[in-house]
Amino acid sequence: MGNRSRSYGWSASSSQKHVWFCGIGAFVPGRPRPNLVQAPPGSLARFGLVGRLREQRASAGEFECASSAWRALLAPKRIGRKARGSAQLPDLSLECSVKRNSAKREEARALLPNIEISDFAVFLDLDGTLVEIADRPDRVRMTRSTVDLLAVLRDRTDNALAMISGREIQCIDRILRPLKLPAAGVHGLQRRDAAGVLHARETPDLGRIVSALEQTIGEENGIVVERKPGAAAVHFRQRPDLERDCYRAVRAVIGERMDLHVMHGKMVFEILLKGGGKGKAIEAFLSERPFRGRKPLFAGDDTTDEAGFRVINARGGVSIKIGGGETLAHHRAANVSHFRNWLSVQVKHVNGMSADERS
Ligand SMILES: O=P(O)(O)OC[C@H]1O[C@H](O[C@H]2O[C@H](CO)[C@@H](O)[C@H](O)[C@H]2O)[C@H](O)[C@@H](O)[C@@H]1O
Repeated sequence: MGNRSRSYGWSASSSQKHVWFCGIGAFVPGRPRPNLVQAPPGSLARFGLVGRLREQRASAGEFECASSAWRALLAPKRIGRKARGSAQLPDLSLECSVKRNSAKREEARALLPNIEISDFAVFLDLDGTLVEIADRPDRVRMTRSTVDLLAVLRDRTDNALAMISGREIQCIDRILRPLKLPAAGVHGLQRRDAAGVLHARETPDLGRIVSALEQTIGEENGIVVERKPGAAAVHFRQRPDLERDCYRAVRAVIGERMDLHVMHGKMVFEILLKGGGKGKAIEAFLSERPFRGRKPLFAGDDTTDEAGFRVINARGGVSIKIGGGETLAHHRAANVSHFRNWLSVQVKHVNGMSADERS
């Protein structure tokens, strides 16, 4: 699981703008599952890029699309029998994953490896990996048991544990309190090493960009604009219908700025200073103690984690994708709790024995 041939779903890169869909099913609008497409079990859905059609039989009867750009495709057509639609998509990447039935989930669960975690340098993403996704960034809470688990993991790995997140480091610390771990923040634009030294590029003030965004697509629309050093994130989770408007606003405020780029994460467009990336941050940690010389492991859930998986795979490490969607990762956890359970089992296993067996 986890390699391209076995993952369900597809993604389109920014250069592949024409996407078409044809299928059987009914679109279910509204929250909390705005991107859910239901189809009778056994019915056939086809979706893919022109010339690269993929077919999926709906065994569980549900298709879940990670991007609401799909919704824009589906909604106007009110999908009925053999409905067909086509559209010009904005310049962004899409992911569509199929909700699999429980038998398939069991298969994915079996595919997480048992490892000697004490030999590893462990890198973990935060949102969607250690904590469940919330409707707003400020509503995320880490459970006490997860904080405790991370503390034990840090001890087991002799401090070779780092957070690799899109959030700024201050915010990571707040969520993990009282733990303070080595961390890469804002998708690698900031990094705090194991000695507590902060490595951060000088970042231009994006205040004007943030203000312009707040004015055009402000909070009153249910859009959350998050201000980070060297970055600004436009969250449309509460208003997926405004995805295109958000994208247009983001493009407009960037204008001709060559030092910035846009990343499409989970229900968010992030404007970022170029030059970061989770892969680079992991590389930097791996060149330093206590990470150096250890086998690396990285777990993440989002498209922005793929750069990290690439680095981990190149070094023969363990890469784990949380949830659906195409990925470079070699292993997959079905969801946050599946991953946390697996991690706590690994943490208790030292030298092939569980903590219970040793006592
Ligand atoms: O790299 P990560 O640690 O996974 O951080 C990625 C982004 O996470 C946050 O946004 C996401 O989580 C929110 C809370 O669950 C959710 O409301 C939002 O839709 C997600 O995109 C965070 O706010 C961003 O700054 C991070 O880049």
